[in-house]
Amino acid sequence: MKIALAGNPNSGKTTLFNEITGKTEYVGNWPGVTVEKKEANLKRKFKVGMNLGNQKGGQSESGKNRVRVVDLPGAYSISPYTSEESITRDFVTGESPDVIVNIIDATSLERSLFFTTQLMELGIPVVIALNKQDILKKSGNAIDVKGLSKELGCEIVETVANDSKGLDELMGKAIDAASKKTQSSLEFEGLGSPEEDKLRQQKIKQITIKYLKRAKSPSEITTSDKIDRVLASSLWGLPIFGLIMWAIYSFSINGLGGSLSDYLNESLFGETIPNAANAFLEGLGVHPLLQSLIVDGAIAGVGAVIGFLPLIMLLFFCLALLEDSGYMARVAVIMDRYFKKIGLSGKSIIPMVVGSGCSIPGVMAARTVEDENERKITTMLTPFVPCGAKLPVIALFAGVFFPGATWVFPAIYVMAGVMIVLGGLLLKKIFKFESKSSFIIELPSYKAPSLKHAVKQMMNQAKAFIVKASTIILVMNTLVWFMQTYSWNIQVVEDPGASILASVGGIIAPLLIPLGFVGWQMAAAALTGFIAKENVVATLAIMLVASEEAISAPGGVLSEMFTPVMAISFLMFNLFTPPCFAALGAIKSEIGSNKWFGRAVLFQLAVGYTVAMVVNQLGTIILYGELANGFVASLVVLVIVVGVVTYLIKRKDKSVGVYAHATK
Ligand SMILES: Nc1nc2c(ncn2[C@@H]2O[C@H](COP(=O)(O)OP(=O)(O)OP(=O)(O)O)[C@@H](O)[C@H]2O)c(=O)[nH]1
Ligand SMILES: [Mg+2]
Repeated sequence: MKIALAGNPNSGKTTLFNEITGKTEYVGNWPGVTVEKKEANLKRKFKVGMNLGNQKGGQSESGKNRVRVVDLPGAYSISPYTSEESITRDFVTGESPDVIVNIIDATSLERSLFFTTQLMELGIPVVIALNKQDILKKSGNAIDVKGLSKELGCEIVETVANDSKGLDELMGKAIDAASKKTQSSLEFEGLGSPEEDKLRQQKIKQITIKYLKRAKSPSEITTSDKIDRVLASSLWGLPIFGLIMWAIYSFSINGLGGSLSDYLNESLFGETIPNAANAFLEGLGVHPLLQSLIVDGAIAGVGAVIGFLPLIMLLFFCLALLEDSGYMARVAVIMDRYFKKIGLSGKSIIPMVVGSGCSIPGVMAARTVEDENERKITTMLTPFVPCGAKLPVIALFAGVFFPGATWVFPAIYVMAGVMIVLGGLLLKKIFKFESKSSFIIELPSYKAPSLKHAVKQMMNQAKAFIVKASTIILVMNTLVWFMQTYSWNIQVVEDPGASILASVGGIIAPLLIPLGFVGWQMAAAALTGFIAKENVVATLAIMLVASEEAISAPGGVLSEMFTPVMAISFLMFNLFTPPCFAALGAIKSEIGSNKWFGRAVLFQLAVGYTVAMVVNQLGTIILYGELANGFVASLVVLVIVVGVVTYLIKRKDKSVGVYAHATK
């Protein structure tokens, strides 16, 4: 049996889905969180209403008794407007679920019923979950559930999804309804006519007036509105957003999170664990090479990454609180005025904030941007936001070169913001995109953020981080250690310069000369970063581990390799060149065509490379009064870049635009 969860965005579908299946899919307090359908089995305890037949003990999860629940992206109407809405339409019309559970936000009944009445016309049994009862009660409004249920001709259950209230009854009724196989629908004149939507709205309005008892008139100003007059105002909106982000980052990165990470990096992973492991392995009498693999490869590499876990956990805890309060949707409104100018939509800020966790969901969240051009630009620019995996890289360099400085992280985010603005303008000019009108986003009312929710999100992130560190990063570390320890004819090398790693790094090293990076080490670190950004830290740690000192120590070994200006330039390179392979995969599947994927990668490569180059060359001249390595080469590259960009902007041919592409 298949149960589909459908309803307007932000009505609580995923919250309900998680409660009834035990999954931990992403929930957020803004419309458009879920952009793909998700499937899972219904928990056993909700199947009491089911005829379990002669099944003994009910162990079998297969066949007739298996109940699959499908969580769908939110939709306002059966005629899709955005790509994730069409996923919902295609599923309910094409894959004929046995029953549709329509989740309605009880505080916006009238708007929700539009989609409800359309769902009922599909002929598939519909059961309504009248969700967010807690908020409805607080508002003093009330809905006559019995009357409404009779009028619509389907069962309605009152629920509070995040408290698991009403869900037993809901699932019981849904399973019952599934066996009926039919659904009556609302009769009104003009169905199928061009006037249909308007007539449907009128009919729904009448129904709402009849069954919704309002405590106060709808025109009254709510507390949320009052708060928005300040938080979402054109004057205060942006500075307040900046202040909030600054507070979150300084608490989680420079404050508590930073101190915990410092402790882990310097004491635990820098001394205690490697020393203990060395003593232990020596005691066992293992081969020194194996000992080196474990201590200098696995522990040094993974430890260097895991050390940043507290910082990342605290950051996600704070961001989850902020999101849950309902503020995110406001940020979209605030940013719209500015983003429109650079070819983006206000909604583009959501992919970017999601992208501060990981670029993959960030890039996927770009689906909610309606306009195709704005969506493409959003997809290309979202990876400029430093993701969780880039944080260890930033934190490492900040700690070594600017110990105690609190400006590094804010500066990096400001820089990312500048890159997004300039990048947007450039893309708009190159592809001759035109500005679009403002967008519409629904603002959920503010609420006190839930600690339970934030802890859950934080633990999910922590789990993902640890899993990544102990799988892909561990494998890469072993590989890097191996490549640095051995030469091509599998001989242990004394001098790392003769290793496999050195010769592989040496192949790309010339490409980095204009940037002023000399030597194979930096090339090797940057290269492993394309697999996963944490690898940059891990690879540096492995390469420099011989020096008996924690890599993250201020003024430590890293400062023999980099000047502070070079360090910033190297950071820029890692932040703004294409993200890791997994994120590139997401961009490829979201951006629509190979041609656009190629453009995205080229664009990011060119941006990251040029910025890193300019920062190092110019910075070295200004701050140290001397020329950096590769100065002449950098001038040549700069001339080429400027030439190509000027050509692309000046060129008359408009056929590269998406419109030509879309009209095929
Ligand atoms: N107060 C209250 N909040 C709820 C309830 N159900 C869900 N929420 C909150 O509503 C917000 C949206 O929840 P989601 O489950 O992400 O909504 P969704 O319908 O999946 O949204 P989209 O994926 O964007 O379509 C979250 O902040 C939830 O915590 C409820 O019954 N009461
Ligand atoms: Mg959802």
